[in-house]
Amino acid sequence: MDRPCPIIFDLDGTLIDSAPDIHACVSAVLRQYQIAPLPLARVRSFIGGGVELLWTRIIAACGIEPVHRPALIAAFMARYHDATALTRLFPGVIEAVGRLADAGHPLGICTNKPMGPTRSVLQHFALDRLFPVVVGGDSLPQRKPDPAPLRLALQMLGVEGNAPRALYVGDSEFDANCAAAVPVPFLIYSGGYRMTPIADLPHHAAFDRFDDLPGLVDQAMAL
Ligand SMILES: O=C(O)COP(=O)(O)O
Repeated sequence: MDRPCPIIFDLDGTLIDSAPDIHACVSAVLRQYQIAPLPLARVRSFIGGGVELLWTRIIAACGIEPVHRPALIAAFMARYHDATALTRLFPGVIEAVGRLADAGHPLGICTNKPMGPTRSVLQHFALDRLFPVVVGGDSLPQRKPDPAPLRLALQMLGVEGNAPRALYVGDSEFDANCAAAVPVPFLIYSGGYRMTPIADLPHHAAFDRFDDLPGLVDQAMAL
C-alpha cells in the first residue's frame, strides 16, 4: 500500500443491520397510537434519509394525520436513543475495519442517523475507538444526499480540495448520490437497504462481502 487514504463509512445498512431495532421502535410508537404496525421489510425500505424522512414515509403509508408528526417523532426518539438489542454488525465488518485501521487509513462515519443513537450503537459494538470522526444526521442542517455532511467528515479528517483523495463506503441511493456530489469514489455494499439496482447508482465498485473491502480499497487507491 502506498499513502494511507481517508475512508468514510455510512452506518445503517452498511456497517450495522439496525432495521430490526428501528422497526421495533416504530412498531411501539404506532401501537401507542393504536395504528397497525408495518412489516419489517416496509420499514427497512424507508431507512436511509434520516428520522424526518422515515416518519414522512410512515405517516404517508399509515394515513396518519400530519398534526401527530411532532409527537410521533418525539416518542420514537425516546426509544431510538439507545436501541441496540436487535442490531447486528454485518458479517466481517470488525475484521475489515480493523485491517483498514491497522493499515493506517484514517476512518470516519457519515450517517443520516442522529448523533445520539449513532454514539450509542458505536459504543455498543466498541467501534467508537476505530472512528475518530463521526458526522450524524443532526450535525448540520443538511443531510445526505447533500454533499455537506460528507465534506464536513472529510474536513474533520484533514482532507481538503475539490476532488479529495478519499473513499466513501455505503449501501444506499443517499450515499451514492452524496459521494457523487462531493465528489469522491464510492464503494457500495450490496447487502444493505438500497431499493435501486446497483447498476443505476453512481459507484466506483461494488462488494458483497466485507472480506473483499480491504482489497477493493487497495485497488481504488492505485488509480
Ligand atoms: O438514519 C437513517 O435513515 C439512515 O442512516 P445511514 O445514513 O447510516 O444509512
